[in-house]
Amino acid sequence: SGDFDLPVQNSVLNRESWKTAILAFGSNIGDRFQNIVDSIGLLSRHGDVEVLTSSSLFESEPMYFKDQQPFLNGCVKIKTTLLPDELLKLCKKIEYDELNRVKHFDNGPRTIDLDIITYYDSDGIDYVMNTTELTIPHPRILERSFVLEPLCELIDPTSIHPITAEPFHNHLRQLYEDENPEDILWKLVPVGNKFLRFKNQWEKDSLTGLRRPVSKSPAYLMGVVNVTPDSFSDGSNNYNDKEAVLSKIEKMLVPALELHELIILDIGGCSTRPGSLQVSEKEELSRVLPIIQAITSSTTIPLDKVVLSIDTYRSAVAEAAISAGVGIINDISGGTFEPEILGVLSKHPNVAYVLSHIRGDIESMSSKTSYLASGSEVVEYVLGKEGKEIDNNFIKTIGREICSRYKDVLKNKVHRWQLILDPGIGFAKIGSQNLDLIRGIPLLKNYSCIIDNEYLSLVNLPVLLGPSRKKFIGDIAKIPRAEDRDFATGAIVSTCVGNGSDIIRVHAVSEISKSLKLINELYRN
Ligand SMILES: Nc1nc2ncc(COP(=O)(O)O)nc2c(=O)[nH]1
Ligand SMILES: Nc1nc2ncc(COP(=O)(O)O)nc2c(=O)[nH]1
Repeated sequence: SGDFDLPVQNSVLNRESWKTAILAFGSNIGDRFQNIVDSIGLLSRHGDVEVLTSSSLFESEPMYFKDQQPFLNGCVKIKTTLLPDELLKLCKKIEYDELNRVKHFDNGPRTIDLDIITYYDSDGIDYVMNTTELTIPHPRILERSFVLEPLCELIDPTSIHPITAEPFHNHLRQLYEDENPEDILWKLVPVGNKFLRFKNQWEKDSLTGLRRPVSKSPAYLMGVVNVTPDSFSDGSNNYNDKEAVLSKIEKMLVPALELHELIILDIGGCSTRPGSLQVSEKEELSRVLPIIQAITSSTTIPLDKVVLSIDTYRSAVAEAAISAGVGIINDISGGTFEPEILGVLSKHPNVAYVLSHIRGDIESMSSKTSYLASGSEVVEYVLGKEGKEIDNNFIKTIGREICSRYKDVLKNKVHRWQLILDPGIGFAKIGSQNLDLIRGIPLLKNYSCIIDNEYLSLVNLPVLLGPSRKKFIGDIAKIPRAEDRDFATGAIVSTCVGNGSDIIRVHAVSEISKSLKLINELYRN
């Protein structure tokens, strides 16, 4: 049990009211991801529990007993009528009866571990207890980055530990100040039967000495495979000739895979450049499905090093693409053109979703580019501090608008661990606003806010940027033809990655794979 007595006066918990709790999960045996999905599923199917939101997934080396497999950890926030000891019983039932955990010794391997981290009464006040069976808050939170990091994705920076009276966000920062390599976490995003892996590390800024998390894992390349006659840059006329597209893909992949472990291919059957004609769903399906099937049945493409993405905002296309083996749904509409697409993602917790910022639709987005309103009614944070001091209204407005989409995504039971963030270069941004966007990535990556009493954090969400061959490049560098903008795109990619972008979407994959290799060496190790 913990090493503290009870300084706070608990309120009396009544059985009927809905309380809140945050549970930590961990698994390092078998299909760790599936064990976690199953345990959250069992919680959400229990009549006295409602799962509110889950955190990102973090992989880390075993902390106490070293000789075992790495763990996959995270946290989940629930509402429950259960009292603490009943909730503990439910966790044990899920661990031992449902998911066949066998405990050989303390800190040993387990299919699933569900710990109660914090518990709040129906007024949101901390409930504290310390008995031989149960200690709340969990006594070992403050030494565990694999608990504190996911926990701080779910609670706002003012939430304090009821015993230390210090904000959990400060405890996390202090833990990283020890610069203990054991505390380093890899963040995993499931993409079908694979995972993308991202690593942040808290670093001192060389000038200010201030510490902040920076992306330290190599950025991924996402190659554009536009199967459309009118895509503004590479609308090849034989777009629906499978053999031609496959050979183009192989030519694209071979040099890139000599430099990068894994390449994402983003298949698009309906161009989304400003003002483009939106083809019918039937036409879009007839373009993309044959290509996806040709790739997944190819014997020459190294499929173990390829992740397929579908560039669509249509739910039926997303569903069909997932069935055909796609691991990422790349929806430029942020789930606004066809909100049903979010339901498709909630049915497939192992498929990633690119949550993009846009305003209006393909026709109207270029006229919705005023970002002056200050969201004074929203409490905003940057790196755990009140965002008022940060005067970058443009990025904070984009952050707020993405967070309100994120709120909708959570309401549709999509997991946070599925999300990749894309602030939408060229979507409701014109001219130099796209430069402001690229400059503002460090701020966006550390942005969080409270909307309608819900804390929504963009921290730890990987950022995808799509600058390739876009109009702002052509206008500034006077390159009228899109297909002539690859060299200039390579330069912009460097700044994107330097500012924290984790995935870069480009057309000229084999050329830019070379510059990205250099850029990753420069910024990411
Ligand atoms: N990386 C990592 N290491 C670990 N070591 C021990 C325990 C044992 O935890 P317990 O005290 O809650 O049983 N859990 C983990 C874990 O979840 N992740
Ligand atoms: N996630 C994401 N997807 C995208 N899809 C298409 C385009 C338009 O470019 P294209 O017509 O050359 O593909 N840009 C993006 C983008 O910036 N981000």
